Amino acid sequence: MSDLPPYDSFLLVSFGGPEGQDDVMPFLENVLRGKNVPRERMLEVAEHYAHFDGISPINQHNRELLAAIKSEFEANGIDLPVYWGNRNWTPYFSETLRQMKADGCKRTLAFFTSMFSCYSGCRQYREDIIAAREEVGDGAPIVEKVRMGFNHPGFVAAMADNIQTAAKSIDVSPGETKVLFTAHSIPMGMADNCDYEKQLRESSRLVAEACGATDWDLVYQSRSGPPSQPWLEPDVLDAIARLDDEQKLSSLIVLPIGFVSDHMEVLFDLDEEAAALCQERNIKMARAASAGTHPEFVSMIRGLVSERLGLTDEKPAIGDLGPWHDVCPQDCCTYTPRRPPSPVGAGRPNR
Ligand SMILES: C=CC1=C(C)c2cc3[nH]c(cc4nc(cc5[nH]c(cc1n2)c(C)c5CCC(=O)O)C(CCC(=O)O)=C4C)c(C)c3C=C
Ligand SMILES: [Fe+2]
Ligand SMILES: [Fe+2]
Repeated sequence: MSDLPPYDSFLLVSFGGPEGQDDVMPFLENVLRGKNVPRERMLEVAEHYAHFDGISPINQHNRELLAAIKSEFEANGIDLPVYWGNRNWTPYFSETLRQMKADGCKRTLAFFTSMFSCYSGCRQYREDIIAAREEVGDGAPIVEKVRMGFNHPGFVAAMADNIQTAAKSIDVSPGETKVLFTAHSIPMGMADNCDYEKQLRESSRLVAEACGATDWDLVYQSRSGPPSQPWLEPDVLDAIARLDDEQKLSSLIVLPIGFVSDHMEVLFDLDEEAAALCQERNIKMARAASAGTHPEFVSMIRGLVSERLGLTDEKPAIGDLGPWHDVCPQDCCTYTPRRPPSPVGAGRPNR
């Protein structure tokens, strides 16, 4: 018998985004604190946000997702109040945990809006939550994350459905067009210590299989490191140009499988930059929607919560990797930045 209190609440754990021009720089400073990202890149991203009056849609998406989860819980007899907290913008985790404590919550199940494991999407959130619990002090609720859903049949079905819809919009079938799955690029020092690439490749393969796409690749977007630091490649724009040079693309579907909502990185990197490149090269492009509030995705979240509540013995997962762990191992998703090579002759020789 465990001494822990029963689960009494649900927490949506996310990234946060600016809600106006004045929020943009403080938001980016939050995002980039402790990260090796050149100031020019920060200013470049600030400019992307300016295209949309400094308003990232991510907060509104999370409000909508939270409302959909609440309805899904109610429709399925799950009686848990739902909360939402962010890493980089209000409501910050500490604000939400303080509210939860005031409401009497003792132990909560958390869904992170990251479908793939890496430092940013797993360990960093867990560290943020530990820090927020310390800030709130005694009586702050215990937070436990549900397992990663990258190979859950609900996520795969939602993604496959969104590819079908995109394909229809350009009058092709998924089997007769190139499909690119995109995810946030990460530094190799981060990729080395997690299963990000492995999960992304498996999820993309499963989605492709489910919608009948046969010609697909996994590519990356939104790289933010200095040129000296290796990040996951290829970049989506380089991949489009190369594929078109090599095999003359007539059509293309791009699915941001690595993101759960169509936030700024999707709107700018894909709907502006990739779309402009495709137009220049006469490629008929459709951008498939991310998971958003797709009913299969929302039902997956309810399923992951039900498992932890002990309402079912089943842990649905398709493909080769099986259900991901419920509790992260000690060394899960650590990040050791790779040092750039030092200039020849600089410093003391190693002895
Ligand atoms: C070292 C790695 C990363 C840097 C630097 C980085 C900069 C950066 N990111 C955003 C905006 C977003 N990033 C999001 C997700 C995300 N970011 C990274 C890594 C770095 N980002 C990863 C691995 C991920 C995926 C996992 C995750 O946390 O979701 C998102 C989406 C968040 C969501 O909940 O959907 C946004 C938005 C900016 C503006 C930025 C600065 C240059
Ligand atoms: Fe990011
Ligand atoms: Fe992890």
